[in-house]
Amino acid sequence: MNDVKLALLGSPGAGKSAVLVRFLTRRFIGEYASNANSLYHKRLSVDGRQLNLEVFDPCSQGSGARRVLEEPMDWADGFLVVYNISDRASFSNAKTLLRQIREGSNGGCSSFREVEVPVCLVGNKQDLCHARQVPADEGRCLAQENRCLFQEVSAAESYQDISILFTQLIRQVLEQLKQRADRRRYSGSRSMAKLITNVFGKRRKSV
Ligand SMILES: Nc1nc2c(ncn2[C@@H]2O[C@H](COP(=O)(O)OP(=O)(O)OP(=O)(O)O)[C@@H](O)[C@H]2O)c(=O)[nH]1
Repeated sequence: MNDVKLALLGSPGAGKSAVLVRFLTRRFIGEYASNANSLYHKRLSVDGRQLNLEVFDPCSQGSGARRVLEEPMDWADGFLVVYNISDRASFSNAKTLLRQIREGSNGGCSSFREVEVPVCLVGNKQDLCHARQVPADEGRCLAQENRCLFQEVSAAESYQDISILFTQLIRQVLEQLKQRADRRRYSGSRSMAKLITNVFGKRRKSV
């Protein structure tokens, strides 16, 4: 069974816990404790494959984003970066977080990744469109620039979009985990071939 580890990042109050709880329970609960890191577990099935999902919901990433990011960067297989469409500052913070994730993916952080980590940019509180400060196109553009998925959602009003975006992200993570395992198997068999050649010498073709 696959283990899939995701981390939620974003400004305080962007709705990270609301988005996650909506996905896990299909419910919207108005208020969430925000003074502690939380790790959620759920067993689920995606495309017929059983998996253990773990989601890390750290207790807010305002200005000290870099410090908060270091741990999840080493740990997570994928990220959801959440902003509030009615709060431009949360969008600016999402930009910074995406840049930091991409720098980390390219070896700028402590962990080196050969391929880019899957990321989804989430514009939450879509129900507050009367107070919108970030046009959907701007979110889409930012996602394209950072090669990530994008979805506007309302944790308060809808389960469907949130479920779709988690499923898409999990699919990308599963694909990457499979590629990583294939690469490990391939390099393992190459080292074995090398060892055999070293021990027994190369066979010469007879003429
Ligand atoms: N209108 C509206 N309010 C929302 C939505 N999602 C979350 N909220 C509200 O926004 C506030 C913050 O939500 P949280 O889920 O605690 O936000 P958070 O990003 O986890 O916040 P921290 O734990 O402080 O980092 C709460 O009052 C939620 O009820 C949404 O989709 N629409």
